[in-house]
Amino acid sequence: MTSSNTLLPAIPLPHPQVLLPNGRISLLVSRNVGDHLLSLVEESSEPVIVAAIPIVTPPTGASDPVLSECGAAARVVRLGPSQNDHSEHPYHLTIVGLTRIHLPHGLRLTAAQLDVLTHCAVEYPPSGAIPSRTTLENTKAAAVNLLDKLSKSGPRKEYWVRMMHFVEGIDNSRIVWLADVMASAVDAEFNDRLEILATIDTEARLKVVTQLFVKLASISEVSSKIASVVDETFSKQQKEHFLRQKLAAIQKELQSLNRQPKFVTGASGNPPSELDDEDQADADDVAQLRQKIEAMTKDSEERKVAVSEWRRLKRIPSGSAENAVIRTYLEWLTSIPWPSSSPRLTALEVLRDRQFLSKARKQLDADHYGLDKIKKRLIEYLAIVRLKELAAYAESEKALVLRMDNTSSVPPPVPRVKGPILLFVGPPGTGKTSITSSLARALGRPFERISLGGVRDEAEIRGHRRTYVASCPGSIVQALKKAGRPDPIILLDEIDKVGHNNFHGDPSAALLEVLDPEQNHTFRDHYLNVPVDLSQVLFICTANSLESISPPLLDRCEVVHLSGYTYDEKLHIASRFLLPKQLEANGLDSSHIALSEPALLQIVTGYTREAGVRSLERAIGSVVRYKAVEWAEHNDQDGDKLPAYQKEVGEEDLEGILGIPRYEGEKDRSPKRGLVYGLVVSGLGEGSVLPIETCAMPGKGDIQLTGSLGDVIKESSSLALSWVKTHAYNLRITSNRSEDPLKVPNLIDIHLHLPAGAQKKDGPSAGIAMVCALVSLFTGLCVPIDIAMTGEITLRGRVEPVGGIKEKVLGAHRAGMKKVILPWANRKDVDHDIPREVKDDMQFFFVKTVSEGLDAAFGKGVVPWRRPRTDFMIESRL
Ligand SMILES: Nc1ncnc2c1ncn2[C@@H]1O[C@H](COP(=O)(O)OP(=O)(O)OP(=O)(O)O)[C@@H](O)[C@H]1O
Repeated sequence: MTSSNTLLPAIPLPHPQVLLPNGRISLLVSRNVGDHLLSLVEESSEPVIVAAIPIVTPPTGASDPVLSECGAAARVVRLGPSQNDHSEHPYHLTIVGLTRIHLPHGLRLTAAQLDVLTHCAVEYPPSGAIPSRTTLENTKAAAVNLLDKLSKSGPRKEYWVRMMHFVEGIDNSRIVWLADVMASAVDAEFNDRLEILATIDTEARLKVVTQLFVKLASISEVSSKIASVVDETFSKQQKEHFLRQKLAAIQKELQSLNRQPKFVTGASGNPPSELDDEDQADADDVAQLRQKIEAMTKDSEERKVAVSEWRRLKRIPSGSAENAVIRTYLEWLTSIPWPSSSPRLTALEVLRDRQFLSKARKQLDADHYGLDKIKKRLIEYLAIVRLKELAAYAESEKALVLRMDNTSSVPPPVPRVKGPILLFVGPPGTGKTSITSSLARALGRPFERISLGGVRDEAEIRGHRRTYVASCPGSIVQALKKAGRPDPIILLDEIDKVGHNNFHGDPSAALLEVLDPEQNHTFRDHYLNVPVDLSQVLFICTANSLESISPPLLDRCEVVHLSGYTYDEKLHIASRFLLPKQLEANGLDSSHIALSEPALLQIVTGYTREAGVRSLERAIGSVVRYKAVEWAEHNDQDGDKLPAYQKEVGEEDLEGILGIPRYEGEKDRSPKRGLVYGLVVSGLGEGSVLPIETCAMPGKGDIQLTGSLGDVIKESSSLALSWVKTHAYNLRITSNRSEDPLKVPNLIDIHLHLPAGAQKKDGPSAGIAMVCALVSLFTGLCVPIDIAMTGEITLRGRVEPVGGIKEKVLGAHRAGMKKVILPWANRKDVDHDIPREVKDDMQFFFVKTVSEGLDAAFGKGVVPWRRPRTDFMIESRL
């Protein structure tokens, strides 16, 4: 297929230039090349023919240039001095392409040889068969189409118009010629031109050219489309985006052209996937956004904002940072369940059910044991919510009928129910969170939990303003979005641990707005900046203690106390709820484990001592896991070697599974001089006993206090000491009224210590216990170890009421105390709050005065009073 073999002077064309037959190129050449060509021109009467060879890869520092194996024989039409004849390239050469050539041996040159005229052997390949008529016509049509597009946009419109008219009238026999001429004239890329140059077969070449024309036409179309939306007032940044978009369009076109029809692959070389189609995904998202905006209630504020943001979005080029910000905002705005646009039917159907309250009661009972007070309060709450919602809905339906008569398009107002905000307060693990989720189930509403523990920044609740990078709405709006309905139950967990006023704002003040039924129908999230109606949301808060909750916040809530469980309740909870839950979690069932009641009791008393049931659940979990391993090993053994699997877990097995009981040591405590058990409530709302230890040592008549004591408890200790000193003679501690028991008979110091020194302790309630401890120390009498006490004392010897009685009594019961000394005024707390089984299990002494307290602690008549006491009878009547 080759023809004659000739030697031609080689002219390497600077990258990315390609000379096609019938094309024209001007370039600067070196002195050596120019001089040689000049001598050839002078010597010959014929036109000088050269081989114009494209450089595929230009030379870099280390590598030589790579030249194409094909090129064009070209006629030198002009050779003259360049503008700057002192440069390295003093000649200006113009050549016109004649025909395709092929270099059978290739041409290898170093970078330096590019400036030296070398000769190369070339062949003139025959052009092959005449192209089919269809191909010719396709090429012509593509050319006309391209010229049409070019004539509508960009520079040189006139030129393209004239060319188009010329091409329209051209004969099929000249299409092959036209293909080369046009490929040279249009703005094609290097690779495209090289491919056209290298494709010898005319039919194939025309197809390549046609594809090129189609591609360029669509690029031109995309460009003109983009150009039409580009405002003349583009900022520099916008221009950059415009160019990027152009680039993206070009790349897309190139991708679609380069895609092999037979072996279509995805981005990763795998078969095509919808994940690769980014543009389609983008278009889908935008369409969805539009649909959601259209679905928003007409004339609502959120819709107005959404529409104006949508318009802004359309003006800003996609791919820009601003565009992404607006889209994220719109996605948030449209994904919130706006009360006006959300159907309330599901909630109403649940409420309309005549069995609603009894079903709710059943649900609460099925999920939780005990908690009667809370359940009662929740049922009251549900009854009120139901009454109000149904009444409000009937009103709104009436309004709707009226509006339909007036044919107004504005929807009726959404009924608003202002319910109380419940605040569950109690120690950890007492079921505050879980009972709220069962309330949500009873109401048939979504349940969302917002954990406020450690929230220091107001923005976490209210959101960041949109001006911040990566800003997003606050937790309230996020919960609303997750719930997908405007009337979820939102649990504000650990409200006592939310931060107070600091330089990030005041998160508890932000909660005020959320929880205030008067304000929360127009809650304004900083990010959304549109009023969000929270009036249908049922907020329930939980806290471990009330102390750290800000008073205004507390004022908005109705407090419901949970004070921890008795042993009996824990046993029920363990067997009915925790054990089945752990069995299910560990892939077993009741046929695999039987935990005997004594074993459960041992776990409850020996391994856990908490108000709630979390550690109990963990301990049961450990037992279940232990048995699960045993069961699995048993199953994996060979049939005959199978060791017997024991499904019963008895009290005696527990030590092997859970280790030595944590609280057993305390069972063998013995009474000691100067030691008395007081009662405390920890910061987590958990009651427990607290030993008060005293000892005497040689000294200077001082009292030393240790154990992280706060100011109030320190004052209590000096009060107790003063009382004991005042009554030392009557108590037969001293033999003379004027003697100080710290100085006579010996000069001593007293050390009063409250163990668990790392925990801060404060409050006045240890007064009575301190007096007993000091009396025990001075008299040598001991207080029995099963007595615990609490009560504030006054200088006159009165015992004043204290708080947290339920927690303290339950704590004492857990610690195995049998008698509790309490202030007289706290009788009602014991009557109301203490469960029957605890009351039956313990003895209560209610005392009005310190001396009554001493009798109760040491036993009647044990303390050796000198004469009848009159302290509680003398009352000032001033
Ligand atoms: N009365 C009960 N009946 C059945 N299960 C209970 C009961 N009380 C608590 N539980 C279980 O104890 C676990 C802990 O309860 P939950 O998480 O509600 O405690 P909480 O009071 O919210 O604690 P925290 O104050 O630490 O948040 C849950 O698995 C719950 O189901």
